[in-house]
Amino acid sequence: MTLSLLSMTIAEVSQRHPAIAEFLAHAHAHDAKPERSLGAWIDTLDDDQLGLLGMDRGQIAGHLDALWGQLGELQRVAELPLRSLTLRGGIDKAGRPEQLDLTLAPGDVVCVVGPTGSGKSRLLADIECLAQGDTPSQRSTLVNGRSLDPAERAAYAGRLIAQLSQNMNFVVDLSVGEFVLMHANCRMVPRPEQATREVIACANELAGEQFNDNIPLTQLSGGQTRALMIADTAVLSSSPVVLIDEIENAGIDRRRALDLLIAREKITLISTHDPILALMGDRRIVIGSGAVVDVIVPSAAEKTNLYALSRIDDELARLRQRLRRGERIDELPASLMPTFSEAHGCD
Ligand SMILES: Nc1ncnc2c1ncn2[C@@H]1O[C@H](COP(=O)(O)OP(=O)(O)OP(=O)(O)O)[C@@H](O)[C@H]1O
Repeated sequence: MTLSLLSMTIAEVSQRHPAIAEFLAHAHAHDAKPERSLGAWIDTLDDDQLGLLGMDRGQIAGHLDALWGQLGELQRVAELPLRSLTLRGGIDKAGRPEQLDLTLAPGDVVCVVGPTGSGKSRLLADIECLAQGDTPSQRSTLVNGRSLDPAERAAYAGRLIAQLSQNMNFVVDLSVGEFVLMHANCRMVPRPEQATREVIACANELAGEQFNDNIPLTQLSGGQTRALMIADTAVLSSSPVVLIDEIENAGIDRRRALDLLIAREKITLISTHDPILALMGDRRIVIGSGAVVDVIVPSAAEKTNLYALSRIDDELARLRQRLRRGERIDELPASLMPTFSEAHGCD
């Protein structure tokens, strides 16, 4: 066990490390003297207390040391300031070279579009594993302009990158609040209860249907689950890169979801077939036959069209609500009605 950890007080260690705090609470260490050093506390444990913990002094010290080491690793990764993520081309499905050299910075939102089976998920998977020319696409990634050695890659993959996949089903027997609090504790965020409230409030801003922290996770709808995961990623995760595989049809407020991630300075990549979402990105990567074939910056006309499409989308959302309430849709809003010439195929 490191000397510095042994000499820290029980109160100090507990404040800095939720998992150690939980262990010490279980061992009733605070009942003794919170201002006592960890080393002194371990020395004073009698046989009964050691029996209750099921460990000898050396094992307790080793256990606390291992927990403390995890904090160090989380902090090291959190402290790595991600200034850029670069994607370098590999090959397409036919083995032809891919012309790609794209650098992304914090706050960038990039949409990934392309036909079914073209390789959108492959691109996200390459980023998720911080590929170094060793995946089917042979792409490589650079972090802050340089490639990673195997040890760095192992340490950073999964920490730099958070992925929200298409399929998310909960099987745990926990309420929403308990689940998010558990995650907050795992992430060692300073005020886990407050962070939990923030995640649930954010998720409710994104979700079409509201939910509270008492509801069992398994009762969340697909849209509510997506909203919760996006809010959780934005608020709790220190990962600076977020990969999202399809959020359309999930009944969540896509603009707010993106704004939440942008506000946290995340690099966000979203694979999508949804025209509204596709136009919301700063850039749009087009994939064909396994390779990036274009990187498009939305034009001013596209931004205007995005506004028009969003209004149509709002109308459709209202119609959806009316249908849910059991209403009939005998009349459409004027904005959705074809003009006379459109309806009759006139120029
Ligand atoms: N450059 C490549 N070289 C070899 N195989 C590739 C390449 N790109 C993609 N693939 C493979 O092609 C298959 C389809 O790719 P992927 O699942 O990424 O498509 P997609 O665009 O996400 O499809 P969907 O829209 O249906 O989700 C996968 O097996 C993937 O590994």
